[in-house]
Amino acid sequence: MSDSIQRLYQAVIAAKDLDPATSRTARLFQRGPAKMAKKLAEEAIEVVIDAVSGKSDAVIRESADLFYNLAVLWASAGVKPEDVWREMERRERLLGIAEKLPKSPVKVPKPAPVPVVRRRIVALENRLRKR
Ligand SMILES: N=c1c2ncn([C@@H]3O[C@H](COP(=O)(O)OP(=O)(O)OP(=O)(O)O)[C@@H](O)[C@H]3O)c2ncn1[C@@H]1O[C@H](COP(=O)(O)O)[C@@H](O)[C@H]1O
Repeated sequence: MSDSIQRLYQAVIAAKDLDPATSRTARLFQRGPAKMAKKLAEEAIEVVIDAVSGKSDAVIRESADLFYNLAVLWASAGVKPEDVWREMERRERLLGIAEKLPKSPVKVPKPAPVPVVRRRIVALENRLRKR
């Protein structure tokens, strides 16, 4: 998958300076990051709606649009795909380490409650000691 996204990203970089009249990518660069972000958000919502509706084919198509609009926004923000892969690999290593840690914090057994009688004896002993 990363090869496909890498090729898509390179195509976006190659298209960003083309004629906006004929290139969607160039048009998005002309309109700027806010428009790119709006398109990306729209595509994300379209993926969500189609997934909830169980329309797998539509999810596939909209996901391709989502990746395209994400690649455009990356290019605009100066982010390269390898920057994202590096972060994902860092998290994978971290998660790998985390998987070796106990799932829940070590449970320290609560001390048994001091029986009421014992507390009364201690109180009496303290009172006698003060006389
Ligand atoms: N991979 C894509 C790609 N995926 C999706 N899209 C565009 O994104 C649109 C999907 O978003 P929308 O559904 O919102 O589009 P829309 O319904 O036309 O609505 P509007 O955004 O126009 O309002 C598609 O109709 C495509 O026009 C893409 N446009 C271009 N590419 C690639 O980008 C490179 C540069 O192409 P140009 O931008 O055409 O120069 C080429 O390699 C292309 O293959």
